[in-house]
Amino acid sequence: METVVIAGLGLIGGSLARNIQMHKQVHLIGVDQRESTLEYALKHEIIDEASSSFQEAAHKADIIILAAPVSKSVELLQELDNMKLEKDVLVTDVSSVKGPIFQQAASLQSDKVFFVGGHPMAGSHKHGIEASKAHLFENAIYVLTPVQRAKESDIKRVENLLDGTKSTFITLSAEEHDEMTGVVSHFPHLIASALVQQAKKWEAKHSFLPKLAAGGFRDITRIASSNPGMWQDIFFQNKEKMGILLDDWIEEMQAFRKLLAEDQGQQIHTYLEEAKQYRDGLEPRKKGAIPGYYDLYVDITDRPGALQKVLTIVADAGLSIVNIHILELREGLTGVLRLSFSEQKIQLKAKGVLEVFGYEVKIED
Ligand SMILES: NC(=O)C1=CN([C@@H]2O[C@H](COP(=O)(O)OP(=O)(O)OC[C@H]3O[C@@H](n4cnc5c(N)ncnc54)[C@H](O)[C@@H]3O)[C@@H](O)[C@H]2O)C=CC1
Ligand SMILES: O=C(O)C(=O)Cc1ccc(O)cc1
Repeated sequence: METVVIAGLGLIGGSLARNIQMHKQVHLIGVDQRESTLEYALKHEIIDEASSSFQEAAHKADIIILAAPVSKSVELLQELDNMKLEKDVLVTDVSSVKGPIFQQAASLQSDKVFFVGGHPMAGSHKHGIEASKAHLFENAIYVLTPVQRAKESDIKRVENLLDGTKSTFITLSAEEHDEMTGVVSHFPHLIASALVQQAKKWEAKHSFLPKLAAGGFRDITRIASSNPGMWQDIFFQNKEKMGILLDDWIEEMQAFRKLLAEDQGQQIHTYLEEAKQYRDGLEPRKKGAIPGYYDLYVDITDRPGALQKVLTIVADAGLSIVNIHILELREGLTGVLRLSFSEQKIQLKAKGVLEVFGYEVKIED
C-alpha cells in the first residue's frame, strides 16, 4: 500500500486528506506543527497516522502533498532536498502562488525527489482543519505546474491520487499561473480589503454607514473576511505580479478620475458597458480559470423553514446542489437564494420542479 504524507493539515490539506481517505486505499500520514490539529485529524479518522516531524514522515512517503502556507511549503521542499531518502518520492503542493515553489523544485539536487506543482482553485474564507470538507474541490479547476523533468507518469499519478476530488486538471507554467491568479484572485483580494478599509475610514464621519452596506458591498467584499496570514504570504510570494497589477490599477483609476472631472459621460458609460458585457460573458464553463456554476435565483420569504422547503423540493427530485448562497434576506422582506448546479440539465430540472411548487425562479440575477 502506498504511503501518502500531507504536510499542513489545514483547510486545504485537511480537505484533501478527507477526500483521499474516502476514495483511495493508501496509508495516510498527516504532519502539522499544531498538536491540536493532529489530534483532531486522528479523532475524526481523517488520517491513519499523525506526525509532528516532517523529516520522519517523509522517509516513509511514496507521495507528499505540501499544504502549508506558501512560504512554508517552499521551506519544506528545501528540507526534503537535504534529506537522505531511501526511496523515490513524488511531491506535489497546493500553494496559491507557483513561482517560488517552482524555482525551488527546478533546482532540486536530490535524485529521489520528483515534483509536480498543484493548485486547487477553490477554497473558503475559513481556515483550519475544522473547516475542511472532502468535497471542497468538486467542479473546481485544479492547476498542475510540472517542472521540466517531471515525467508524464508523475503527472498521471498526481491526477490519479486526486481524481476523487472531481476537479478538472489543467496544466500551466508557473509564470502563466501567477499572472492569471494575480488578476482573478490575488489582486481582487486586495481590492476587497481596500474597499472595507475605505468604509471603515468613512465610518468615523458617518456612524450609520455600516447599516447602509447593502448586498452589493457585501458581495464584492466577501473575500475580505479570509485568513489575513495566508493572504499576506500570497501577496509577498506573488510580489512582482502584484506590483504590475497595482501600477495598472492606479493608472486606470487616474484615467477614470479624469473622465469624471471632464464630464465625459459617454466614455464612462462605455467603460461600464464594456465591463458589464465582459462580466455577463463569464458564464458557467464558457470563460475563466475559475469555474462557474449553473445558477438559479429563487425568491424566498424570510420565514422559518423557507430555505429548508426549497432544499427539500430539489433534493426530493434527486438533484444535487453544489453551492448555496443567500444574497440578501432582510427581515420581513423577500430575499434571493442562489442555488448552483454543476450542469445546465440539472439547473433546468430544478427550475421546473420549483416552479411547479409556485416559486419564482430566475436563471440570471
Ligand atoms: N484557503 C484557500 O481558500 C486556499 C488555499 N490554498 C493554499 O493552501 C495552502 C494552505 O492554506 P489553508 O489550508 O487555507 O491554510 P490553513 O491555515 O487552514 O492551514 C495551514 C496548515 O499548515 C500548518 N503548518 C504551518 N506551517 C507548517 C509547517 N512548517 N509544517 C507543517 N504544517 C505547517 C498549520 O498549522 C495549518 O494547520 C496555502 O499554501 C494556500 O496558498 C490553495 C487554494 C485555496
Ligand atoms: O472564496 C473565494 O472566492 C476564493 O478566492 C478561494 C480561494 C482562495 C485562494 C486560492 O488560491 C484559491 C481559491
